[in-house]
Amino acid sequence: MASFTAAYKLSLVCPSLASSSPQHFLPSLNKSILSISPTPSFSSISLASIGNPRCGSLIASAAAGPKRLLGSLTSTQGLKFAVVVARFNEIVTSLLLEGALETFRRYSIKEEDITVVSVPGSFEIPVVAQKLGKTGAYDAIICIGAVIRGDTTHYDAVANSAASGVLSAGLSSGVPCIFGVLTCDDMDQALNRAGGKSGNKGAEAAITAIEMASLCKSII
Ligand SMILES: Nc1c(NC[C@H](O)[C@H](O)[C@H](O)CO)[nH]c(=O)[nH]c1=O
Ligand SMILES: CC(=O)[C@@H](O)COP(=O)(O)O
Repeated sequence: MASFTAAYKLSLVCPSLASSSPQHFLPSLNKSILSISPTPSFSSISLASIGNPRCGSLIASAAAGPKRLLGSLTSTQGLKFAVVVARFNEIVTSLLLEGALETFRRYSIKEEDITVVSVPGSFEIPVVAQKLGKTGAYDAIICIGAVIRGDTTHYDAVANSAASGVLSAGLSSGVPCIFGVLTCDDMDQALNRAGGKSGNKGAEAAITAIEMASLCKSII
């Protein structure tokens, strides 16, 4: 309800902004976004609108409480992304990659602003993600892999290393590194999450990457 009220106020004062960013200003009304990505529960004026001279007065009147920051999913122009994708279990990771690229297309990210880097397995993702992050050329990096349990404890080593490594790549580079590595008990679970009945985690990772890229670009 709070989000609806704020969105309504925004639509009154700055209709163009309200209608151009429905997933931010009317989050509870946009089922497609809600279904694939956790949407922040607070209603907020996005960073894009804070920087928008057309809506300067609105910010003062609509933002009664603390200033809230939220990355934009619509002001994507100029954002640059890298995708590091593991070839191990490629039947799965290629579907995750396709989900991510398709999502970038839907959110108007240009092909020339996307770099895809292939690595042997999920264990190799973090070092490459960190290197890419440190170049300063990317606003976010998506890490895609599929770790599927075998007979030994190898699974735990690879899965845990990938998770902590991706986290550490983001922290050390200062560039959001998004964890799009599946950790599954079997191939069925993995395929269900790579475009099957549980969605496509690559697509979700792309949406997270866009939001984080937008948010972090604006925090200086
Ligand atoms: N078993 C899986 C691996 N294993 C390979 C490692 O990631 C790594 O390439 C190797 O240990 C050499 O350093 N990788 C996955 O992505 N998924 C697996 O299920
Ligand atoms: C998750 C893995 O690395 C997997 O391929 C290893 O299988 P296993 O534990 O049977 O050697």
